[in-house]
Amino acid sequence: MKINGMKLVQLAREAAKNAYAPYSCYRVGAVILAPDGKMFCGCNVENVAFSASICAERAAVAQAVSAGYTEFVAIAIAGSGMEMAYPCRICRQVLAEFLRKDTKIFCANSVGKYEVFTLEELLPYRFYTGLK
Ligand SMILES: O=c1ccn([C@H]2C[C@H](O)[C@@H](CO)O2)c(=O)[nH]1
Ligand SMILES: [Zn+2]
Repeated sequence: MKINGMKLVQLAREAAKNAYAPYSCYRVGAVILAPDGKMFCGCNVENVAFSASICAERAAVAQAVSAGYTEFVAIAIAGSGMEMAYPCRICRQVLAEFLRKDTKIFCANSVGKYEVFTLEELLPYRFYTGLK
């Protein structure tokens, strides 16, 4: 399947508009792509108890799994700053549960610039993985 990184990043930037981020003021959007082309989006949802906050990536995964999807070929993450949005350690572990070895991870900034990684590059010493 041909993966359009620019389009995924654009959709992640759109998803970031719905972020609830009054504490960090850092808005993040994520879009995850299933093998059949279906996409699910998420945004960060913060809480005054900061550790109860949910990242955009995990929100997108929860949307997808809730709809019956557990395998993905790409994910795009876009943050509201000029630096790329790299998934936090908890999100890397959650992604390890569902991503394939060759799943592309697009880390983007607010103007659509992005870098592409695999999960093995972001989580080299994973302690548990569902990687196929
Ligand atoms: O890849 C990332 C990085 C950060 N955040 C969120 C978590 C928190 O709400 C805010 C600041 O870290 O950004 C994400 O959603 N995804
Ligand atoms: Zn995270």
